Amino acid sequence: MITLRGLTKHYGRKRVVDELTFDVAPGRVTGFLGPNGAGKSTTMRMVLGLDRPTSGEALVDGRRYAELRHPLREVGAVLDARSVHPGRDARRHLLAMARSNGIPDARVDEVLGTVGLADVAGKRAGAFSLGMGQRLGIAGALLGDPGTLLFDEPVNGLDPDGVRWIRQLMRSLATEGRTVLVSSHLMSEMQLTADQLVVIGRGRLLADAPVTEFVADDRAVHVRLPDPGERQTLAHHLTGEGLAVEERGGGELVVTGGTVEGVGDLAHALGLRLHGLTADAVSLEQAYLRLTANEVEYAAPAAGRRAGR
Ligand SMILES: Nc1ncnc2c1ncn2[C@@H]1O[C@H](COP(=O)(O)OP(=O)(O)OP(=O)(O)O)[C@@H](O)[C@H]1O
Repeated sequence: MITLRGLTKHYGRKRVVDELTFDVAPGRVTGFLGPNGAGKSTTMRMVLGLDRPTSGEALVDGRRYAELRHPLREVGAVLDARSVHPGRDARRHLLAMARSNGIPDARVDEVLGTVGLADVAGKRAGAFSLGMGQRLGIAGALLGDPGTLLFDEPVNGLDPDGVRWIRQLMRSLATEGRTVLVSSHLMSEMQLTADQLVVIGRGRLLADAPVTEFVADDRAVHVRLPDPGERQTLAHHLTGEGLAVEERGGGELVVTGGTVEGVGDLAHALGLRLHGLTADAVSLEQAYLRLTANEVEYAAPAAGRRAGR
């Protein structure tokens, strides 16, 4: 379990992480999403004790990273797959990590097998492809059999096989009951991997919800009523319930903030005649773009987004 409470980081006068409070629960994959520069890596670095919070705290199983007795056995992370010494072979790299953390040597061959590098364990890491380097980074993260794992943009630059392998690995780590936090700036990727989504923009929390709810909340409902008077009645009641209603041509109302079931039940209760009731197929990508539209640090001018806030 990862717990963030009011986590804040300033670099000079810039507030890069801003009062983040959320939990990352075990047994599921939590996607950590945000545009480039949103503060995802900085947040992960603070969880791992690599950066010191300006205020607030980041805890793993209730303790700060610095207080963990055997950090590698409690938290594993892949922040930058290229951080391996290029002259060392994969096995020696992992053996050095294991020995300095009181992990038995035998575990090295186990994790090399898990990540599919057993056959190239004697090769210099510097000669590894990006995908092999990523696997080696993951082997290091798994070495101490930790209950909590953090991956920063793990599929960047990988081929489709590598991407699929990483997805399956994350899912199986979560199924084993571990806490898995994975960052990405791509919703399309998280859609296929994550159960829960935490979205940040400019260091602030924008959403923390199960993937399913994330879409449901953002879907517009289209309802068509042939009778103008009945249309007004329904619009009046929906607005009264706090939903946004927009009138379109063809006798259609577009309702946001509600569900097909809710709008249908209300119309039924009011005895109104409907000619159509559908929900928009808003993709998670659209929901995400809408949520972060004002939070992009380096937006293209053509996108028409606000430059500052
Ligand atoms: N050591 C540092 N000194 C000053 N500014 C920094 C430092 N590290 C990060 N930043 C700034 O903090 C902001 C957040 O960076 P961070 O790398 O955490 O974002 P991110 O969400 O991980 O982005 P990306 O998806 O591009 O990796 C950026 O504006 C970045 O330039």
